[in-house]
Amino acid sequence: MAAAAFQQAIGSIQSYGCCNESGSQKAFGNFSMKLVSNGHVFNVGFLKRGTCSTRGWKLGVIQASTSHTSVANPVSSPTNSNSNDSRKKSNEVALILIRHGESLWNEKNLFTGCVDVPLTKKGVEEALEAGKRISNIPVDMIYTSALIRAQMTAMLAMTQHRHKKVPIIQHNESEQAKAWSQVFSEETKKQTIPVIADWRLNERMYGELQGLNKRETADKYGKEKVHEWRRSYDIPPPNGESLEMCAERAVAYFREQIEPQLLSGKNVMIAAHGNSLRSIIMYLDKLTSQEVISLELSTGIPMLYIFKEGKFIRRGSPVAPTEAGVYAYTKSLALYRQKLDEMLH
Ligand SMILES: O=C(O)[C@@H](CO)OP(=O)(O)O
Repeated sequence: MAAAAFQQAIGSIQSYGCCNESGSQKAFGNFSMKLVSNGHVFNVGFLKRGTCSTRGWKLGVIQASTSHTSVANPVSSPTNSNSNDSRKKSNEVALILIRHGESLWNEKNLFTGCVDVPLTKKGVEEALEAGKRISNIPVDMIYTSALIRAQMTAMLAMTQHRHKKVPIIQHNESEQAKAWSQVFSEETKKQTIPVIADWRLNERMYGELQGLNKRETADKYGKEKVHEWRRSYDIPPPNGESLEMCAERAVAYFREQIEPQLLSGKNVMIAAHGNSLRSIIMYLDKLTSQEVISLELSTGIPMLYIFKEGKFIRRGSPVAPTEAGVYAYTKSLALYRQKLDEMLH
C-alpha cells in the first residue's frame, strides 16, 4: 500500500500499544501496533509525530444487525428520554477497551493470572493518562473483570472524563446486596454510569505459574517452553487456562452481555486484562489463532472501536484531548466533544 494512502487510511490511530514486559513486540517511539493483511500480521511503529512504517492494513469487522443511539449528544444517555431522537441523528456507538495499568506483580515480573493484585503508582498514573485520552468519548456502561487492578483502572480513568458522571459498581450478587445499593433519585441516576464486574473478563488463570517469576521460570523450563505457555493459543500452562479456554468464557460474555448493550445504542468501556482482551480483540478483528499469538497489549493504553451498521471498526488509541486525533474520523465523536465544550463552558 502506498505510504500516502496508508497515512490517509490510518491517520492518528495508535494501537495496540507499546512494548510490554514480555518484550516480544518492538516499540517505535510512543506506539506500535499489529496490523493484519491477507492473513499476515505486521508490526507498525509510530514515532511521536506519527511517522510510520508498514506493509499492509485491514480494519476488523464483524457481522451483526443493529440499532443505535448517538455518541453525539453528551446529555443524552440511553436512560435519558432524548435517546430516541439522537438515534435518528447518528447510528454509531463507541467501544473502548483498556488493559489495566501496571500492577505490583507486573512490576516484579511475576505470573499473575487470577491473583488479585493492585496497581503500582505507575499503574495509577497510566490509568489517569488513559482517562485523559478518552475524556471526550461517551461512556454509558462500564464492564470490568472481578479483579481490583481492572476496577482501579476503570475508576481512575473515569475521574478524568469531562462529563463527570459517577461510575457506580452494581452489586447484583444477592437480592439483599441489590436492594441495599439502590439509588432512589431518577435525576441522580442519570448522572451515573453502571459498572458491571464479572469474573469472565478476568485474566486467564495461569495455574501453577501464578506467583512465579517469569525470567526464573524461563531459566528453569527453557525460554521456548515458557513462551509456549504464555503465547500459544491452545496449550495451557500447568493446570491453567490456554488462551483458547480464556476466549471461550471472555468472548461468550462479550457476545451475550456486552454486544446487546452496543446494539441497543450504549457506549461501552471494558477494563480488563492482557489475555481476556486479546481474546476479545481476536473476535472483533477476526484474527486467526496464528495471528493472535503475536498480539501484545500494553498496560493502560485505551483502544477505541466504533460499532456502526453492524460492524466493529477499529479506530486505535485516542490521543490527548488537546491534540488532533481520532475526532477527525467520526462526525459524531467531534459533535459529542463540541457539545461537551458548550456544556462545560
Ligand atoms: O502474568 C499475567 O497474568 C499475564 C499478564 O501480565 O502475563 P503474560 O504476559 O504472560 O500473559
